[in-house]
Amino acid sequence: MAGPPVVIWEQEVEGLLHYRELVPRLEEALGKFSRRDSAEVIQPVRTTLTLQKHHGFLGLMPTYMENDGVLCTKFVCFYKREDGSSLPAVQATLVLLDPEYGNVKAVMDGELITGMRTAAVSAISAKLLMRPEAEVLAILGTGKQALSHYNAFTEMFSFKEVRVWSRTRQKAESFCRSVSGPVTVCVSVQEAVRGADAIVTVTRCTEPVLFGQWVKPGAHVAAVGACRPDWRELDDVLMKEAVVYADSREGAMAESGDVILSGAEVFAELGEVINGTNTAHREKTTVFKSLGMGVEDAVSAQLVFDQWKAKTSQP
Ligand SMILES: NC(=O)C1=CN([C@@H]2O[C@H](COP(=O)(O)OP(=O)(O)OC[C@H]3O[C@@H](n4cnc5c(N)ncnc54)[C@H](O)[C@@H]3O)[C@@H](O)[C@H]2O)C=CC1
Ligand SMILES: O=C([O-])C1=[NH+]CCC1
Repeated sequence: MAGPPVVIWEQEVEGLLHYRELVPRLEEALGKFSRRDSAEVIQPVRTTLTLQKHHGFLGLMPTYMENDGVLCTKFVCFYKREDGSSLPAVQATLVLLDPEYGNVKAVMDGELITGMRTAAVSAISAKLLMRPEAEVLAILGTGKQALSHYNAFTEMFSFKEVRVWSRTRQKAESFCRSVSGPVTVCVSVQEAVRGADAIVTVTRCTEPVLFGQWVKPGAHVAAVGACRPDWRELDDVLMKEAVVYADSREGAMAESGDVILSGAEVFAELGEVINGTNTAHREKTTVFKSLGMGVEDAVSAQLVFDQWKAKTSQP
């Protein structure tokens, strides 16, 4: 009989997960997902239960990668919490199983993994779609995803300026104190995105916060919030003028208010660009609509587990 699962919690995950190892694994996983070969990846669109009384949702995200021997599921609760709440907007747990026997090998805290894998995938979108001469990054929102996106983007690219906007100046200033590099606080979204080459939207808003008329032609937008069919972060003008990419077409058509309500077409998945089966339109304004996928969690959890095993087996 298999022994009990190992439990790997936030602080330990922090010491084991690094963007330099995570990014190549995610690029490979996105490519595999987009090949739609069920011998390689089985990952349905997230099943979501509504927690009406608590203004929240429980997402179930199972993934099986046969050739990699990876079986994983994530439980993620996400909330439309008002600003007064001190609880996180997203709470997640990952369960890694042995596909041969079905026993649970590891249970992991999913908050940091969700933060890092989401930011790493946005950074991959920028690597593929942002203009190489990009100088200015704007981040809208100052929560957990804002922090992981700041870390991933400043590690992977050399921006001359990083700007941040939040609804209150106090939050933006507290964000600046929490990061290890320079950031400019902006008092409006327009000020933050004016002339920006890359824009990351990581808010919990349900109505558009970023409008196409403010976005510099040729800019790249990584849109990470608004993960319900009736939630928006981007307006119709931006969605219709930009070339829209997604992590999963099916996910975007089922869950993205920005895609569904604007009627914009998803031009390609990131994995198709990675596989060379679709085009990266760097010269145009591009939007990467991120919903988050189980395959990203599965390879991240396997990486954490591999690193944990290597560390614990050292004499
Ligand atoms: N695409 C993906 O894979 C993932 C998406 N998410 C989504 O990303 C968003 C951010 O997540 P976290 O950073 O964990 O949340 P958080 O609660 O830590 O940060 C949310 C930020 O949005 C701001 N905000 C809230 N309501 C707003 C409004 N009406 N207008 C403008 N700003 C507003 C808050 O002040 C805060 O800065 C959420 O919508 C979450 O569901 C989270 C995880 C993965
Ligand atoms: O992929 C993910 O973990 C999530 N996407 C939206 C909220 C949480």
